Amino acid sequence: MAKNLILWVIIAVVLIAVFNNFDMSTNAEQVSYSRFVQQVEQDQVRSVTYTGLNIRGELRDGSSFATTRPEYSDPNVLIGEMIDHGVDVSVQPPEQPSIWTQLFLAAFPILIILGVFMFFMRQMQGGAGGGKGGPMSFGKSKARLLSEDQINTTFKDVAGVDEAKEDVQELVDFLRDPGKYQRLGGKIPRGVLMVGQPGTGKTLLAKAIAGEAKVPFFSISGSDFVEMFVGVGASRVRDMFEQAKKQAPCIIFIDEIDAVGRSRGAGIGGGNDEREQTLNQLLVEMDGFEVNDGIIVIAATNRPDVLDPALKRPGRFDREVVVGLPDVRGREQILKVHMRKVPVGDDVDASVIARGTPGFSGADLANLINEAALFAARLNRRVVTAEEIDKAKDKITMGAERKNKVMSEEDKLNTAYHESGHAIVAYLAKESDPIHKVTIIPRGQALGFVQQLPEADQVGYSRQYLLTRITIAYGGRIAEEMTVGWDGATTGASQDISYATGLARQMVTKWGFSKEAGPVLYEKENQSYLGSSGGTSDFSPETMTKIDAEVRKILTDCYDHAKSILEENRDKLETMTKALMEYETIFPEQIEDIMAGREPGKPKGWEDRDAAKAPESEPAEDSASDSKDDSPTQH
Ligand SMILES: Nc1ncnc2c1ncn2[C@@H]1O[C@H](COP(=O)(O)OP(=O)(O)OP(=O)(O)O)[C@@H](O)[C@H]1O
Ligand SMILES: [Zn+2]
Repeated sequence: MAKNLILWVIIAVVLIAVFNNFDMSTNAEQVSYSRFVQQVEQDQVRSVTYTGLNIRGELRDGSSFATTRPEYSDPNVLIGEMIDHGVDVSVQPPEQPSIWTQLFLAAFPILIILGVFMFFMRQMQGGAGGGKGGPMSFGKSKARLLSEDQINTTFKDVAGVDEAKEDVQELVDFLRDPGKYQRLGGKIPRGVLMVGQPGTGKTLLAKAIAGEAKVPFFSISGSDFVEMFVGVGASRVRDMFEQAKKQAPCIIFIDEIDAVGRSRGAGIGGGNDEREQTLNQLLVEMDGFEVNDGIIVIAATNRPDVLDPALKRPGRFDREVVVGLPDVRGREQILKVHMRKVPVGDDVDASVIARGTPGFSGADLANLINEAALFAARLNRRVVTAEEIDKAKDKITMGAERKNKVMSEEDKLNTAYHESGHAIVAYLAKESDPIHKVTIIPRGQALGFVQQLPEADQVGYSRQYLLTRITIAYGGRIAEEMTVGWDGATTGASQDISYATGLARQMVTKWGFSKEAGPVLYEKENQSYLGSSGGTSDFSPETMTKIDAEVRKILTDCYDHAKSILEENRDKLETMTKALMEYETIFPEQIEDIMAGREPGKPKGWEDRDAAKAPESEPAEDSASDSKDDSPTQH
């Protein structure tokens, strides 16, 4: 808008200049003043018109001429002379610039100032640096727009998250040609939730989608919507969607959606009006645009559990793409992406570094290479050697908030036993869901999924299914007890235990799955304050004792069942643990091999890495991981 204004001003100036020039140069021959006087004296001039200092005239041979008289000459002398020589003299008042030109000239400085002012306002709102926009920008979205030629990120730059890439491929197909996609009967996506820990590449992946599809990319952070003043966030949301509609097909990327998307009404005192209004507006906009508008909204979060359920309804963020921490092979690929950008020595082997960095995110690995390059620069080395990489790793691992970054070898082994335990029970138990993969890389999301199950009572689950879930949950702890021993077992199972207990309690108190307690609802709905599920206090002590006994019975039965399964399959537990230590993530094919008593083949993507096998992992780091993957390893 401001840029347009400046453009118009320039065009106007040029036009006026052209016209003025045109006016002065009617196809008359310019002659010198002395030549003109000479011509008068030689009786060659027929007529002359004075306009101020300008003189135009016609010669007796019919040609026209123009000249300018000196300012200090007395026109009367010349005029007398001309009359003597029979020249027809007429005088016009000096030419005035047109009224428009005058107006324009007067307004010109003001226009310039206005233009510059608007330009700066826009800069501030556009937030090239995302800075605060000042009062004028209230209600304008702070979204940053990258046009399709400004994006040079593609899927090549995003490594180690193959599943997520597969999941988003169809978004690319859709954005490339929304109409065609629709005609072919593709189900049109609208909102996608990217879930993953910080630094796993969610932003990078979203940008790569835009890069692959060659569409513009709006990005904004959830916290940018939230301001002190009520209503501002909502109008920012509206503004952003308006802008996006003009650029469609395009991507809107909302980082940290949890800043606006937390459950409404959560928290004491009814929550935050401004934030809720903003969230409501977001929901309204998501419902409002037609899918064939070609806008895809991608939101990122590492707390999917706190999001308002309304956000995940069909037609809104109804797809979830998990961007997990990379496993050893993923880390190797990410390292290779970043090692392309710096010169590395021959002694640097991505697969060796990958083995020594379990628990690192993509951002950590990028940082690792970057720090190593800085160390090398400080030492005036021409290439980055393994020594600098080691130093950089120490620096990152020791960093204050990153105590638990690298899993120690011991943690890794514990986790491998634990997850194998879950997996083997899951494989062998009745009515169990098929296993999609087993991994020892922490994944907060899987955890969230498990925790949600008991609440999802709109879907029917059989009693056997629920018992199996509990049995699987105990598989982890039992495997640890059997291998590293009772004293070595970790708190990693605490989530499993609370999950199993919660499920068993609901079986008894809510779903009538206990013969002893009977088909009675012992829990009052809607009475839970702040979401706690305690609610049996209205009942007599005897009833409560009975409930506790029933819960306990379910749990011990499941525990014993899990234990017998694992004891019968101890050899498989060892083989699977070995495979997990080697590959970190295994898939159904390997699980089939292991359960059939065979040596597992390499997981997908490993086959290409033939005999050039990396040496054994580096010595253990010290770090007590207290936040392990506690989820039954099934999807
Ligand atoms: N899978 C990956 N492949 C290559 N580089 C990666 C990957 N993941 C992260 N990185 C590097 O880390 C940087 C930060 O990642 P990004 O900002 O995309 O993470 P994020 O998941 O959005 O994090 P946050 O949740 O903190 O916003 C990237 O710019 C990139 O250099
Ligand atoms: Zn577990």
